[in-house]
Amino acid sequence: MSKITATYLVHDKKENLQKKAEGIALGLTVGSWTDLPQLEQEQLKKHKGNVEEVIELPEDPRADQFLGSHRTRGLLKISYPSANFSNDLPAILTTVFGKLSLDGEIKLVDLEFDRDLEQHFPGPKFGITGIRDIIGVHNRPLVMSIFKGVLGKDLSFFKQQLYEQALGGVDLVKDDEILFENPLTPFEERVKIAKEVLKSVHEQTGEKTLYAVNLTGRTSELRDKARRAAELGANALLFNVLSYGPDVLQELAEDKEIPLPIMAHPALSGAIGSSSLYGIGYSVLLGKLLRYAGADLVLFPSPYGSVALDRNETLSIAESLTTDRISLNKSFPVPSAGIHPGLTPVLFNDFGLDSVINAGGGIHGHPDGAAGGARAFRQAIDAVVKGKDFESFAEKHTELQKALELWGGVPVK
Ligand SMILES: CCCC(=O)/C(O)=C/OP(=O)(O)O
Ligand SMILES: [Mg+2]
Repeated sequence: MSKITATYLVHDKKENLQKKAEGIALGLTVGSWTDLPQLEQEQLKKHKGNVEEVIELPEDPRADQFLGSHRTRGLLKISYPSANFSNDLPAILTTVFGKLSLDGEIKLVDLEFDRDLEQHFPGPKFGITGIRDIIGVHNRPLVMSIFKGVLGKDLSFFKQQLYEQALGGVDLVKDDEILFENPLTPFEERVKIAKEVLKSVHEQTGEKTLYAVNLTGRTSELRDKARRAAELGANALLFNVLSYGPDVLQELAEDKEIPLPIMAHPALSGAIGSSSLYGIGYSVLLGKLLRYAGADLVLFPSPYGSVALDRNETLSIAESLTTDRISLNKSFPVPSAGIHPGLTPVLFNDFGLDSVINAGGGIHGHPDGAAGGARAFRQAIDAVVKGKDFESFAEKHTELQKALELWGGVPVK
């Protein structure tokens, strides 16, 4: 029988863990069980939630201090029959963590779809392989840059900044997530200019660049706007998925008239995933949910930047995006926020070849401008992929050397 299995992290009294798990399994499904007549039990068996496992974890003194009493930490693994919900993410999330999310210290830290359920989700249309095929780069991490300072500026500023980023050799350029429809740089105009600029750069450098235009506006407008962007020659979309919801992402990813890679931005995720006691774990929120919904690339704060996440959390996000245990295309992990070329060795060490190194300030803040910043990242990636000594390599590569002089380097421990 098809099912979904949720894992919850709870902080409760030791003697309550098993009882809590049974209360959830019944409370979120058939309500009560042992006092039901035999016939009714038979009828309801296919709807009953099951406690799969209860694991006691080492204590967390910080949680005890915060909660003002000693609590036992535990993982409760509970499965829910697919007969209880329709095969869509809103139904699944409401089933496994709807009312329960309001019930005290409980955090949803994993979701396991079985194969039957998994087939109802598109997953990434392109994924890592498809994006590499589009760009024509297969043997190194990709580099992405981010427009900065576009708000209040016109299309000539946009055009020049795009040209410099692409000319320097980034593989992708994304809008900043805070750039919405506006009279100075309208969505359709950005798409049209980008097509022209990136064609010109390709003619000069032979390299292909994707530009992820920010798909914004009311939910009811998104589908037509994305289709229009594709008609105008867009080659990627940026999407603030958590401001809309994963099901909206899935609608876009499944749409045959939107043949574009979709890049999911983590805006708003901190409001849902940052507590160790409540909410949804990042490996679900920025990992499995977005992969199932069809994100081709997923941005998340790296462990080293300006809004850093715990390193293990970021590794669990990347694992959810790329694990073979999920039979869908893999989503590109995109560690981000406060990234500069000197972080390339640790990012490569953490996230490997199939990752996208993403920077805004770390590109535009380079002494030689955006093109210099892009070149510095390409040189940094060249060094780590070839296993060269990073500092010595930089001595022979001007743009990387200047980046290290400005921002320093972070050695792999
Ligand atoms: C985690 C998302 C990163 C992002 O949106 C952004 O704009 C980063 O900019 P920088 O920190 O690289 O300047
Ligand atoms: Mg941003």
